[in-house]
Amino acid sequence: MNVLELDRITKRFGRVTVADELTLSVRQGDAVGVVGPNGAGKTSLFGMISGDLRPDAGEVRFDGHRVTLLDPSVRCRLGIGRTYQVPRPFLGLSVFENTLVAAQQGARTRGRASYALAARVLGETGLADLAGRPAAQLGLLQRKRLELARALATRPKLLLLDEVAGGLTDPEVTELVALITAAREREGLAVLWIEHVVRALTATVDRLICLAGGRIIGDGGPLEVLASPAVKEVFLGTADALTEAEDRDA
Ligand SMILES: Nc1ncnc2c1ncn2[C@@H]1O[C@H](COP(=O)(O)OP(=O)(O)OP(=O)(O)O)[C@@H](O)[C@H]1O
Repeated sequence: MNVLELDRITKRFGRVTVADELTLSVRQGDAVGVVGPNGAGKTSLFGMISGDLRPDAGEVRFDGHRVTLLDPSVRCRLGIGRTYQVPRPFLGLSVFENTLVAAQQGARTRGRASYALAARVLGETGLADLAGRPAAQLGLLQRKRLELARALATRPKLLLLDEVAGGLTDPEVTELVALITAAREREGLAVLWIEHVVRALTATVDRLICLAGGRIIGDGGPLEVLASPAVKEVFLGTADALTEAEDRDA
Protein backbone atom coordinates (compact mmCIF):
# COMPACT_ATOMS: atom_id res chain seq x y z
CA MET A 1 0.00 0.00 0.00
CA ASN A 2 1.23 3.50 -0.82
CA VAL A 3 1.69 5.68 2.23
CA LEU A 4 2.63 8.73 0.12
CA GLU A 5 1.55 9.80 -3.34
CA LEU A 6 2.65 12.94 -5.12
CA ASP A 7 0.52 13.54 -8.17
CA ARG A 8 2.00 15.91 -10.77
CA ILE A 9 3.12 18.54 -8.28
CA THR A 10 4.59 21.72 -9.69
CA LYS A 11 6.33 24.51 -7.79
CA ARG A 12 8.14 27.54 -9.14
CA PHE A 13 10.09 30.33 -7.47
CA GLY A 14 10.17 32.98 -10.18
CA ARG A 15 12.06 31.37 -13.05
CA VAL A 16 13.32 28.47 -10.96
CA THR A 17 11.21 25.32 -11.22
CA VAL A 18 11.75 23.14 -8.15
CA ALA A 19 9.06 20.57 -9.03
CA ASP A 20 7.91 20.01 -12.57
CA GLU A 21 4.78 17.83 -12.69
CA LEU A 22 6.55 15.47 -10.33
CA THR A 23 4.84 12.16 -9.59
CA LEU A 24 6.12 9.79 -6.91
CA SER A 25 4.74 6.98 -4.73
CA VAL A 26 6.26 5.54 -1.59
CA ARG A 27 4.97 2.30 -0.08
CA GLN A 28 4.56 1.63 3.61
CA GLY A 29 7.89 0.45 5.04
CA ASP A 30 9.95 1.58 2.02
CA ALA A 31 13.25 3.34 2.51
CA VAL A 32 13.93 5.70 -0.37
CA GLY A 33 17.05 7.83 -0.79
CA VAL A 34 16.88 11.19 -2.55
CA VAL A 35 19.95 12.60 -4.29
CA GLY A 36 20.48 15.40 -6.76
CA PRO A 37 22.82 18.33 -7.35
CA ASN A 38 22.58 21.50 -5.25
CA GLY A 39 19.37 23.37 -6.02
CA ALA A 40 17.70 20.30 -7.59
CA GLY A 41 14.59 20.82 -5.46
CA LYS A 42 15.14 18.14 -2.80
CA THR A 43 14.40 20.25 0.27
CA SER A 44 11.49 21.93 -1.55
CA LEU A 45 10.08 18.46 -2.22
CA PHE A 46 10.20 17.71 1.53
CA GLY A 47 8.54 21.07 2.19
CA MET A 48 5.61 20.12 -0.02
CA ILE A 49 5.27 16.77 1.74
CA SER A 50 5.55 18.18 5.28
CA GLY A 51 3.41 21.25 4.56
CA ASP A 52 6.09 23.93 4.92
CA LEU A 53 5.58 24.72 1.24
CA ARG A 54 2.46 24.67 -0.95
CA PRO A 55 2.73 23.42 -4.52
CA ASP A 56 1.39 25.68 -7.31
CA ALA A 57 -0.37 22.67 -8.82
CA GLY A 58 -0.82 18.96 -8.21
CA GLU A 59 -1.85 16.91 -5.21
CA VAL A 60 -0.13 15.37 -2.18
CA ARG A 61 -1.85 12.34 -0.63
CA PHE A 62 -0.74 10.75 2.62
CA ASP A 63 -2.15 7.61 4.14
CA GLY A 64 -5.42 8.02 2.26
CA HIS A 65 -5.81 11.75 3.03
CA ARG A 66 -5.51 14.65 0.61
CA VAL A 67 -3.02 16.80 2.51
CA THR A 68 -1.97 19.33 -0.15
CA LEU A 69 -3.50 22.29 1.67
CA LEU A 70 -3.09 21.11 5.27
CA ASP A 71 -0.77 22.85 7.74
CA PRO A 72 2.47 21.15 8.87
CA SER A 73 1.14 20.54 12.39
CA VAL A 74 -1.89 18.67 11.03
CA ARG A 75 0.26 16.59 8.68
CA CYS A 76 2.59 15.83 11.58
CA ARG A 77 -0.32 14.50 13.62
CA LEU A 78 -1.39 12.37 10.64
CA GLY A 79 2.07 10.77 10.71
CA ILE A 80 4.57 12.80 8.69
CA GLY A 81 7.71 13.42 10.78
CA ARG A 82 10.65 15.40 9.48
CA THR A 83 14.11 16.56 10.36
CA TYR A 84 15.64 19.78 9.04
CA GLN A 85 19.01 20.18 7.36
CA VAL A 86 19.95 22.65 10.08
CA PRO A 87 18.67 21.10 13.34
CA ARG A 88 15.91 23.17 14.93
CA PRO A 89 15.69 22.26 18.61
CA PHE A 90 14.21 24.65 21.17
CA LEU A 91 17.57 25.87 22.43
CA GLY A 92 16.31 26.96 25.84
CA LEU A 93 14.75 23.56 26.58
CA SER A 94 16.51 20.40 27.70
CA VAL A 95 16.93 17.35 25.47
CA PHE A 96 14.09 15.64 27.35
CA GLU A 97 11.78 18.65 27.13
CA ASN A 98 12.41 18.98 23.39
CA THR A 99 11.44 15.35 22.88
CA LEU A 100 8.46 15.66 25.21
CA VAL A 101 7.05 18.56 23.17
CA ALA A 102 7.24 16.37 20.05
CA ALA A 103 5.54 13.46 21.86
CA GLN A 104 2.74 15.74 23.05
CA GLN A 105 2.20 17.91 19.98
CA GLY A 106 3.02 15.40 17.26
CA ALA A 107 1.94 12.05 18.72
CA ARG A 108 -0.82 13.69 20.81
CA THR A 109 0.13 11.82 23.95
CA ARG A 110 -0.58 13.22 27.40
CA GLY A 111 0.70 12.79 30.96
CA ARG A 112 2.56 9.60 31.70
CA ALA A 113 2.25 8.30 28.15
CA SER A 114 4.11 11.30 26.76
CA TYR A 115 6.89 10.96 29.36
CA ALA A 116 7.21 7.27 28.57
CA LEU A 117 7.34 7.89 24.82
CA ALA A 118 9.95 10.65 25.16
CA ALA A 119 12.08 8.50 27.49
CA ARG A 120 11.86 5.50 25.15
CA VAL A 121 12.89 7.52 22.10
CA LEU A 122 15.82 9.10 23.97
CA GLY A 123 17.00 5.61 24.90
CA GLU A 124 16.71 4.43 21.29
CA THR A 125 18.61 7.43 19.95
CA GLY A 126 21.42 7.17 22.53
CA LEU A 127 20.49 10.42 24.27
CA ALA A 128 19.25 9.11 27.62
CA ASP A 129 22.37 10.28 29.48
CA LEU A 130 21.95 13.78 28.07
CA ALA A 131 18.24 14.10 28.87
CA GLY A 132 18.70 17.00 31.27
CA ARG A 133 21.17 18.95 29.16
CA PRO A 134 20.02 22.17 27.46
CA ALA A 135 19.80 21.64 23.68
CA ALA A 136 22.02 24.71 23.20
CA GLN A 137 24.95 22.79 24.74
CA LEU A 138 24.86 19.84 22.33
CA GLY A 139 27.56 19.10 19.74
CA LEU A 140 26.73 18.38 16.09
CA LEU A 141 26.19 14.59 16.33
CA GLN A 142 24.08 15.04 19.45
CA ARG A 143 22.00 17.76 17.77
CA LYS A 144 21.40 15.46 14.82
CA ARG A 145 20.39 12.70 17.20
CA LEU A 146 18.00 15.07 18.94
CA GLU A 147 16.56 16.13 15.58
CA LEU A 148 15.91 12.45 14.88
CA ALA A 149 14.54 11.84 18.39
CA ARG A 150 12.10 14.73 18.02
CA ALA A 151 10.90 13.36 14.67
CA LEU A 152 10.55 9.81 16.05
CA ALA A 153 8.68 11.05 19.13
CA THR A 154 5.88 12.27 16.85
CA ARG A 155 5.38 8.53 16.01
CA PRO A 156 5.55 9.01 12.26
CA LYS A 157 4.41 6.60 9.55
CA LEU A 158 6.67 8.48 7.17
CA LEU A 159 9.99 9.92 8.29
CA LEU A 160 11.61 12.63 6.16
CA LEU A 161 15.35 12.92 6.83
CA ASP A 162 17.13 15.95 5.41
CA GLU A 163 20.91 15.45 5.43
CA VAL A 164 21.23 13.99 8.88
CA ALA A 165 24.66 12.51 8.07
CA GLY A 166 26.31 15.71 6.77
CA GLY A 167 29.31 16.85 8.84
CA LEU A 168 29.63 13.57 10.76
CA THR A 169 32.73 11.35 10.89
CA ASP A 170 32.67 7.87 9.32
CA PRO A 171 32.04 6.03 12.63
CA GLU A 172 29.30 8.54 13.48
CA VAL A 173 27.64 7.91 10.11
CA THR A 174 27.75 4.17 10.81
CA GLU A 175 26.05 4.75 14.18
CA LEU A 176 23.38 6.93 12.61
CA VAL A 177 22.69 4.37 9.88
CA ALA A 178 22.26 1.66 12.55
CA LEU A 179 19.89 3.87 14.48
CA ILE A 180 17.71 4.63 11.46
CA THR A 181 17.70 0.98 10.37
CA ALA A 182 16.62 -0.09 13.87
CA ALA A 183 13.81 2.51 13.93
CA ARG A 184 12.57 1.25 10.55
CA GLU A 185 12.61 -2.36 11.68
CA ARG A 186 10.86 -1.58 14.94
CA GLU A 187 8.18 0.77 13.69
CA GLY A 188 7.79 -0.37 10.06
CA LEU A 189 7.92 3.25 9.02
CA ALA A 190 8.61 4.54 5.53
CA VAL A 191 11.69 6.73 5.16
CA LEU A 192 12.54 9.34 2.55
CA TRP A 193 16.15 10.42 3.03
CA ILE A 194 17.94 13.30 1.30
CA GLU A 195 21.65 12.74 1.73
CA HIS A 196 24.91 13.82 0.15
CA VAL A 197 26.77 11.12 2.11
CA VAL A 198 26.03 8.42 -0.46
CA ARG A 199 27.58 5.66 1.67
CA ALA A 200 24.90 6.23 4.31
CA LEU A 201 22.19 5.89 1.69
CA THR A 202 23.49 2.80 -0.05
CA ALA A 203 23.78 1.13 3.37
CA THR A 204 20.17 1.88 4.22
CA VAL A 205 17.79 2.34 1.32
CA ASP A 206 16.20 -0.14 -1.09
CA ARG A 207 15.44 2.51 -3.66
CA LEU A 208 17.07 5.71 -4.78
CA ILE A 209 15.62 8.61 -6.72
CA CYS A 210 17.66 11.33 -8.34
CA LEU A 211 16.15 14.79 -8.82
CA ALA A 212 17.36 17.43 -11.24
CA GLY A 213 15.54 20.56 -12.30
CA GLY A 214 12.43 19.50 -10.40
CA ARG A 215 12.15 16.18 -12.25
CA ILE A 216 12.98 12.61 -11.33
CA ILE A 217 15.79 11.52 -13.64
CA GLY A 218 16.61 8.22 -11.90
CA ASP A 219 14.49 5.81 -9.84
CA GLY A 220 15.43 2.28 -8.89
CA GLY A 221 18.03 0.24 -6.99
CA PRO A 222 20.71 2.56 -5.50
CA LEU A 223 23.72 1.22 -7.40
CA GLU A 224 21.81 1.02 -10.67
CA VAL A 225 20.65 4.66 -10.31
CA LEU A 226 24.14 5.91 -9.38
CA ALA A 227 25.57 4.13 -12.42
CA SER A 228 23.07 5.56 -14.89
CA PRO A 229 24.52 7.98 -17.46
CA ALA A 230 21.79 10.60 -16.85
CA VAL A 231 22.57 10.66 -13.11
CA LYS A 232 26.35 10.75 -13.65
CA GLU A 233 25.85 13.63 -16.07
CA VAL A 234 24.02 15.87 -13.57
CA PHE A 235 26.64 15.22 -10.93
CA LEU A 236 29.52 16.09 -13.28
CA GLY A 237 31.77 17.75 -10.66
CA THR A 238 30.90 15.21 -7.99
CA ALA A 239 30.84 12.08 -10.17
CA ASP A 240 34.17 11.02 -8.68
CA ALA A 241 32.81 11.35 -5.17
CA LEU A 242 29.89 9.12 -6.10
CA THR A 243 32.17 6.52 -7.66
CA GLU A 244 34.46 6.56 -4.62
CA ALA A 245 31.48 6.01 -2.36
CA GLU A 246 30.32 3.09 -4.50
CA ASP A 247 33.82 1.59 -4.44
CA ARG A 248 33.99 1.88 -0.66
CA ASP A 249 30.63 0.16 -0.31
CA ALA A 250 31.47 -2.64 -2.77
N1 LIG B 1 11.51 30.17 -0.50
C1 LIG B 1 12.21 30.27 -1.64
N2 LIG B 1 12.18 31.40 -2.39
C2 LIG B 1 12.88 31.49 -3.53
N3 LIG B 1 13.65 30.51 -4.04
C3 LIG B 1 13.74 29.38 -3.34
C4 LIG B 1 13.01 29.19 -2.11
N4 LIG B 1 13.29 27.93 -1.64
C5 LIG B 1 14.13 27.39 -2.53
N5 LIG B 1 14.39 28.24 -3.54
C6 LIG B 1 15.26 27.96 -4.69
O1 LIG B 1 14.82 26.75 -5.26
C7 LIG B 1 15.91 25.95 -5.70
C8 LIG B 1 15.82 24.57 -5.09
O2 LIG B 1 16.10 24.67 -3.70
P1 LIG B 1 16.09 23.39 -2.74
O3 LIG B 1 16.58 23.87 -1.42
O4 LIG B 1 14.80 22.71 -2.82
O5 LIG B 1 17.20 22.50 -3.45
P2 LIG B 1 18.03 21.28 -2.87
O6 LIG B 1 18.04 20.24 -3.93
O7 LIG B 1 17.51 20.87 -1.54
O8 LIG B 1 19.47 21.93 -2.74
P3 LIG B 1 20.68 21.64 -1.69
O9 LIG B 1 21.24 20.30 -2.04
O10 LIG B 1 21.63 22.75 -1.99
O11 LIG B 1 20.11 21.70 -0.30
C9 LIG B 1 17.17 26.72 -5.34
O12 LIG B 1 17.61 27.40 -6.50
C10 LIG B 1 16.70 27.68 -4.28
O13 LIG B 1 17.46 28.87 -4.31
